[in-house]
Amino acid sequence: MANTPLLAVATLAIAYAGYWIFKVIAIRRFYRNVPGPPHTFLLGHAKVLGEYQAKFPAMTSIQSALTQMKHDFDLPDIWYLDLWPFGPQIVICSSPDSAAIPSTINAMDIASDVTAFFDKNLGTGFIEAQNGPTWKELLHIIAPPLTPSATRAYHATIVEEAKIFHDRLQKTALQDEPIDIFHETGKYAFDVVSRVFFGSEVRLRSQTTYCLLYESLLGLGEIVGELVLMLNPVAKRPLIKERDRLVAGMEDEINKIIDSRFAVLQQKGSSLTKDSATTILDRMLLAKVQSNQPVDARLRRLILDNTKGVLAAGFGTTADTIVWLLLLLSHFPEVLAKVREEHTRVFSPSFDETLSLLESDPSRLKQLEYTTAFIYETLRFFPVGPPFREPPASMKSFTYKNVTYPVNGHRFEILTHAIHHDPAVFPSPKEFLPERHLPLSNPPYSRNAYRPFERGPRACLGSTLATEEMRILLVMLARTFDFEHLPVNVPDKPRVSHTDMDVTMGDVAFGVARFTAGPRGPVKMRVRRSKV
Ligand code: HEM
Repeated sequence: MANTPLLAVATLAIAYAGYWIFKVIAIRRFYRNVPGPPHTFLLGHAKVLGEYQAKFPAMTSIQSALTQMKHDFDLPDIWYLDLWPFGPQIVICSSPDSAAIPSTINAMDIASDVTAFFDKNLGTGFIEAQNGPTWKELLHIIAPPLTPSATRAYHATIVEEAKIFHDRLQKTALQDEPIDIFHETGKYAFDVVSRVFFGSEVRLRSQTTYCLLYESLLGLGEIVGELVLMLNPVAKRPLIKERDRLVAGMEDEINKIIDSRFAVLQQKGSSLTKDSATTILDRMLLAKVQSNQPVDARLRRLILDNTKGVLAAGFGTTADTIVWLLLLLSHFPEVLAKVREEHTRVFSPSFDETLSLLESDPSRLKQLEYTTAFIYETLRFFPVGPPFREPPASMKSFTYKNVTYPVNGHRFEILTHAIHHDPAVFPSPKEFLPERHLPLSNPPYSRNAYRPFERGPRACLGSTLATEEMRILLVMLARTFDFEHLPVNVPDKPRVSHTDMDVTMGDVAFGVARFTAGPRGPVKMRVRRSKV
């Protein structure tokens, strides 16, 4: 009798161990019959992924390693990645046709891992973390101010901010000292998206808030990237503390903005309508203003999370892409010459005249075929990261090109980076060739091939705004300045076979993990006044 508790504990322990042994065997056996890179019983694909991550500079986003694995192991359109128990089990779609399965053919939900990723930083109320009715509710509020026609109304704002950026660079050019260009592009992209979100009135009255939000989002992006790649829970602790401090500071400031804006809107009362509420913040507050009710806890949480989320989504990705654009202008003089020629032809040789034409006739931006192709090619090389999708619980398998693939609790990942670097999709993918996107109205690749803003119902809401920001900025900067990148760690030969961009621009060629894959900072550049 004295041994009964001991026996019960031992039986439980054996049953528990048996359960785990059975689970490990079942999980690992699954990968015997599906395509994928080399797999081990103990570590699944974590071993090969670790080996591939080691080929790149520290903190490189996982998408580069996965693309290289696809090249080296000649992996097919659809393959599997077993990161259990360290991470999710994934079906990887690495061709244009297979990428359509989770995005446009099935329009799958955002994966729960993505929602979990946003927890405690941007917040799970952020539209990109949501599915179902809350996503739809947010879509109806956030999408209208970002449609192509609504974006036209921001032209003057964007030109104004681009001029401020231009004038800041003028001062830098006089000093001839290298600068961290990311900080400059970051301010521009943040200024634009914060005006779209809050409206110009709020931003102009809250310089301190704006700086705090900007600096906090920058810090948060770095911390989030480190946390994703870090396994040691003890080493994570100080980072988590700093993350929580940054988030609390941001939320305090956003709460102040919500309260003061709500008070202003309440004074307008019933005169505030769907048409007059043009900013995202005003649209989020509209129903409460109209019904004369206070901002309740649920709405406040949604506003907090979507303020952090839209500002981060809107400024980080755009600022990163502008950095890549300037890096490429610095390293590819023949591209720079064509961009400049087009700006002179479509606008004017004179900067002042160009500026006034941008203000009076922004429709000329549509004629910038080569400049737009240059932006597209930059986004082909440097996509922001792989979208994750969750199959519906009812989906047990799917068929692709007459082969049936089991789903078995896996997520879907669209490996945009591999598609964009696939020679079967984009011939000579290592070459930086804006011309490959021409004519823009009918480019020579399938519509599922090029997906920097993703496709389907969960595609980027800010793609038009971002493209306009980049086009306008290029018109304002490309002829005034010469950008000289000062690269770090330039190897003699390429580190990997899918790209040789590192031989040109050094370590920065491999995007680092933050909220999205961006250029490795600091990106040192010397900015001089151009002699053209
Ligand atoms: C070059 C700039 C940009 C790039 C490359 C980019 C790329 C993307 C991609 C690939 C997604 C899909 C993510 C996924 O499915 O997991 C996305 C979603 C999103 N983007 Fe962008 N984006 C850019 C700029 C912007 C801007 C300027 C804004 C807002 C002002 C914005 C707002 C959003 C939002 C709200 C979503 C979530 C949509 C949803 O879940 O329904 N983005 N973006």
